[in-house]
Amino acid sequence: MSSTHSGLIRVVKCPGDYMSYALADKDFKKDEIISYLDSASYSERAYTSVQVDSDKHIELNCDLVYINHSCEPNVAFVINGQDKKNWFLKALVDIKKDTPLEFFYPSTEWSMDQAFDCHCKKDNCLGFIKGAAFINKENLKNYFVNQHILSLIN
Ligand SMILES: C[S@@+](CC[C@H](N)C(=O)[O-])C[C@H]1O[C@@H](n2cnc3c(N)ncnc32)[C@H](O)[C@@H]1O
Repeated sequence: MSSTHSGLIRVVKCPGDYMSYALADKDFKKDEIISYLDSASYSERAYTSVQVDSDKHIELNCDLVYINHSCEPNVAFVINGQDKKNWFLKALVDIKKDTPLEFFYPSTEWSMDQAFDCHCKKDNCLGFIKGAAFINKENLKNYFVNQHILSLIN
């Protein structure tokens, strides 16, 4: 597949299962919208999908799918309601070109299709990542989390 976000995001393809990742292809400022999720389409839950409501999932159908999880994320998928015009990826901090882009998967995912042992190596790494349903509520308070996940918690 040719690049879908040229000048914004670059994908680094690596050998081995699930080892590829996405980098910033330019500097981004905190709170900057990096991309709207224009190419998204509703789908089944999968390791590639993003949850947009208590029981709805989308495929991104673009290079944004290569954004890995981190327990100290620098970007977030923001899902405001069910109109995809209000779905976007934004920078949570200032990001320098060539920095890996990483979001906190439980910020969109309640119970993931494919859990994994996190390799983010951050001091606050939560270890096994399976979705927000499996994280202590107190831990979740430290993160940006979308409304559909907050509703499922309460
Ligand atoms: C949507 S894919 C992200 C792109 C993926 N790295 C690839 O090469 O296709 C999600 C999968 O990537 C892997 N992954 C993402 N973030 C990870 C992390 N912090 N630690 C370990 N594996 C991770 C997991 O296998 C996860 O199910």
